[in-house]
Amino acid sequence: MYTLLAFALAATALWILKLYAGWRAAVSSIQNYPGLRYVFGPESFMMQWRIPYLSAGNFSLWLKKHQDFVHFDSDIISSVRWLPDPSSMLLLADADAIKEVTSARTRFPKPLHQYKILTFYGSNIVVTEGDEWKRHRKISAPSFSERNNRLVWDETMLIVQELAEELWKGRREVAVDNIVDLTVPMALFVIGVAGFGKRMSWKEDLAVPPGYVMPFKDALHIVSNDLWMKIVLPAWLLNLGPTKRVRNFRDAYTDLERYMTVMIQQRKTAEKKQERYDLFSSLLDANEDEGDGQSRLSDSELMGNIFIYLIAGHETTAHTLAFTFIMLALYQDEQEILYQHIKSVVPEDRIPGYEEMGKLTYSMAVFLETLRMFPPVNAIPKHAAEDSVLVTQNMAGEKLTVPCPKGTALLFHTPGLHYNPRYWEDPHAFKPARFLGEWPRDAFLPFSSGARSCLGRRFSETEGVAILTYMMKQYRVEVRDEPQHAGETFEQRKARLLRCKSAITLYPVKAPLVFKRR
Ligand code: HEM
Repeated sequence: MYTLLAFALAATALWILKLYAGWRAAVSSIQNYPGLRYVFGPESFMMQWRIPYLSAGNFSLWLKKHQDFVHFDSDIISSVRWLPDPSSMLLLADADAIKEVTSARTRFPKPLHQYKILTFYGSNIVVTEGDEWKRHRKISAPSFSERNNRLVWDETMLIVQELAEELWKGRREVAVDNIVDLTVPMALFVIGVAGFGKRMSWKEDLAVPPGYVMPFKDALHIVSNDLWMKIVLPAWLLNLGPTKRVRNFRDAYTDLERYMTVMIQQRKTAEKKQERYDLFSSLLDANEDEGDGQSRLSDSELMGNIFIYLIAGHETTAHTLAFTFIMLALYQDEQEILYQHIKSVVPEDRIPGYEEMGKLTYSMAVFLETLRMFPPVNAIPKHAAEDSVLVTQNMAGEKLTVPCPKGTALLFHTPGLHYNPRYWEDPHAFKPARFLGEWPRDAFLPFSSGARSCLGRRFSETEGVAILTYMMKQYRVEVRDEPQHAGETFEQRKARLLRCKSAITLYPVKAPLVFKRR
């Protein structure tokens, strides 16, 4: 018994010694550059909150914004963790350093092991690097064309028009318990039609094709909502389906695969190709046009890519729109400026066309300012493939050099950059007008930057401007009055509406708003 105990103690001591040695090596690899020292680093999704010595807190990236950088007096700080293995990382809130990293893709590639969970129906552009990524990008990129942007605009307008004229018809006021309940279906319908080529409606869709369990709309909605199950639950448990929700997800996942397979087959065997500009159709066309059969994407890669557009583009846009409506409801003066601007561009009672998007500068400015203040993706990882040195500044503007040896993990700290007063005057204030003139483009990172930046940026900006323009022309948005919150100050109300959580992307927890017909 004693021997066993002694053995266990010795093994534990050895493990701690090994961890300690690893930790020392990690600290000295970055020459003890100032920063966070916790058992779990800020990249650990399982540890959301900052707990002294134990956890740097993944959510603290959002909560602290630029504060940690001020605390350690540098726009690049380090983080050294103990678990799951001792290693060092650099957190970047410096626009020039980030630009240097994003413009040297081979020196600072993506840490692919962190992305494997995003391979669902097949390999795709997000989870690949090097030549593999180039193959995916070459075939994917042409889908994000001007014709697709026009489709996004036209279809988005139809979606909001149907909402106003059919679902909300005749109502002077419409209250929503939580704004995401409105923006999530909006964005889903847009990606449904402009991404997958399937038009959806606010009305109930009861048509289930033979051989399927549910309509396409429901399959898309359930899969995008409950995708975490695919990551967290083992395959056997998913197949077993112990609860109704798990069974629904399992069926939705299988149905979506079947819908996509049939769409690919129909497109491949169609005698006459229809001119269509949704992402899926264009992806299939680009793939067929790829002369060299070897670089073509397989059917599963095609599905992997179209599905990743849904993952990358649905919640990000939906949550940004939710924050936009909240900010406009809180800041009525900004809403009035936006309304007057929209009226000056489109004075008549008509829906503006895509070619007018360029004139709707204030709608775009509101969308961009929301993305600055509430970047859906708080952390963008890279790693150093060779020894480097990064340059940054302290709060007084003095130059600092940061060692970045091969193997160091890097994290673009989006809130740190977006709230850095070096680039953004009065960064905590909601000031869309800052996006009207010259603005510091390198310090704006919601879509990442460089070769691996977001392919769907224009898609989501088009959707955002269209929705804001239509909705704000028709409605005034306000915070819903609730007796239990009577008497709260503006700051209390703002804090309540902007309470956020982060599950891959940042989202507001509960924001009840009301839309009042103008
Ligand atoms: C507000 C909306 C959006 C935000 C904030 C956003 C953000 C981002 C970010 C930060 C990345 C880089 C990810 C990384 O390096 O790990 C990215 C990549 C990507 N996004 Fe978006 N995105 C948005 C909308 C969309 C939409 C609507 C689509 C497609 C319909 C889309 C498709 C993609 C794709 C395909 C990539 C991978 C590009 C590559 O690796 O070459 N995104 N996005």
